[in-house]
Amino acid sequence: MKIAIGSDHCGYEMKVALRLVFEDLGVEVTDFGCYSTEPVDFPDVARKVCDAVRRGGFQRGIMVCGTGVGAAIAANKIPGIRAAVCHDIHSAHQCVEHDDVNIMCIGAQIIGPWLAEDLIRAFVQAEFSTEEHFRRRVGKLRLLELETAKELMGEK
Ligand SMILES: O=C(CO)[C@H](O)[C@H](O)[C@H](O)COP(=O)(O)O
Repeated sequence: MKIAIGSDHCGYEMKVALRLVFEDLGVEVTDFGCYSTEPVDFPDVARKVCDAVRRGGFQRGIMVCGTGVGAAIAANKIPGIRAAVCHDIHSAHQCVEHDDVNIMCIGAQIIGPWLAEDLIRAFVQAEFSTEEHFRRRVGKLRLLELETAKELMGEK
């Protein structure tokens, strides 16, 4: 599995500390920034991480900002992206199993590195369920994107 990761300045140190988890999991990781604690704007990094996932080169992405909230808001603006803030283990795997979440967002100011490591293990190892009702609901999420875009473009 290939994972795209990113952070803003608030998440930079946690992101760097988490590199060993990815090695341990045997997943390939590409870091789309930022690369220091110099302040940046999380939507800029979220866009790079989400584009990498949306274009198909990466199966999932992980964003670390202060709370995870801004990164999740930014990510969910991008078609094809289903992002969630996860600060508990159950959500970290269920969001993939039920909702096919492809971007997990975590808050370095909210949780510690040990929980972050466990969240990443749960997220990376989870798989989208083959059960029909979960597939149907994710299909409806895609329709929400498409139909809203059409309405905004003046089509019906
Ligand atoms: O948590 C965040 C957004 O939800 C981000 O990490 C922001 O950077 C956070 O708002 C802190 O911003 P600041 O630039 O450190 O003041």
